[in-house]
Amino acid sequence: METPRLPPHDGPVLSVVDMHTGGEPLRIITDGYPEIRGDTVLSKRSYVECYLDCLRKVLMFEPRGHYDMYGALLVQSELPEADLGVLFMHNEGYSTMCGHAIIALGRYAVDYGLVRSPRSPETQVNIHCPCGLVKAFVEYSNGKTGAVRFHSVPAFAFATDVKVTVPEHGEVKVDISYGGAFYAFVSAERFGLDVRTSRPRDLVDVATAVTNAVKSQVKIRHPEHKDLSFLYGTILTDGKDSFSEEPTANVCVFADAQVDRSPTGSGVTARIALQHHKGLIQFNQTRTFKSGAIGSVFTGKAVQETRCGEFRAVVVEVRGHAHYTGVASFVQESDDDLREGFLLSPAGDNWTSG
Ligand SMILES: O=C(O)[C@H]1NCC[C@@H]1O
Repeated sequence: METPRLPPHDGPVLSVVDMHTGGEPLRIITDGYPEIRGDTVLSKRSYVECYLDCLRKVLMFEPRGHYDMYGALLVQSELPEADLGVLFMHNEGYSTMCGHAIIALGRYAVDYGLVRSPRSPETQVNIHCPCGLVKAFVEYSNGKTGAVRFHSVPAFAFATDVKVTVPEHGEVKVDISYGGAFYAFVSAERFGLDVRTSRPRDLVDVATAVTNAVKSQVKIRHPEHKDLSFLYGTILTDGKDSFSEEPTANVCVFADAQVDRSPTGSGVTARIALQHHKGLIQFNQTRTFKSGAIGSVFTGKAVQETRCGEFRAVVVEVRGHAHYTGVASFVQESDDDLREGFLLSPAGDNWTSG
């Protein structure tokens, strides 16, 4: 088959492979970025933030992306044991961990030959994220990749029952936990809402108000690096934290009021660390987590005890499925006033339509 002809354009062509994990998009950027400087994956994250942010907007924003688009930029890792390094991007900037992306990238790395000699029944792919090394285990048989499970960086409960004042809601108690990124957790019931049935706009507004309150009233600190020391978002839950065979639902609102369609891999990691800290789940008890937005599922379990600085931590395993949706080459024309991208806020009455 002939390679499709590129349309008229000026400047670089950005090539991507698009996937989704439990409905959450992942745009894997495979070509077109200039050299990304920095000795470490974390310093490369600062470099793209400072010097190449216009490319994030081109690929994440409309008309090539949308408000809730998510991207992964493959970079060189400084760790000899890493198969690849990655930077994550969204509607506001660059995150430090992304579980749904790891699930997609695990498949991508095997399918696109980033790991040599894949093995059945599982191939290990070491992915160096800004938060550290994450180990993905990709089901592989008869030349085909399948489900992916991953072991994340040490996850820990940072603070529980923290009181913050949320405008229009008064004093609210939240838990703050780390799963490669920090999240605030609170039951949607506290606001008279339900993560599965309430209007998305109401859930997003409440979660955003909680995020803003925590950001302004609580000092978040990661023991190992100041670049990891920030609140990424708020996860509203159905409050079902004690272990049960029944799935528990949550909705994650992160970055600039961006909504995760999936159950959130780093959120599941942080939530299990919190549940384990509270004695609500034991090692190797597998819990199912459901996205309140579209009902897609991940499973998760705490598999090992560890430490992160002064915190008692756990290694969490998360498992899910990713699928390919396409490949694309994006271009810009210099006379296009909208070439750099724009965003329209999508908050709506229903999660899905059509
Ligand atoms: O699965 C995750 O961890 C991510 N999904 C979007 C927000 C988080 O980075």
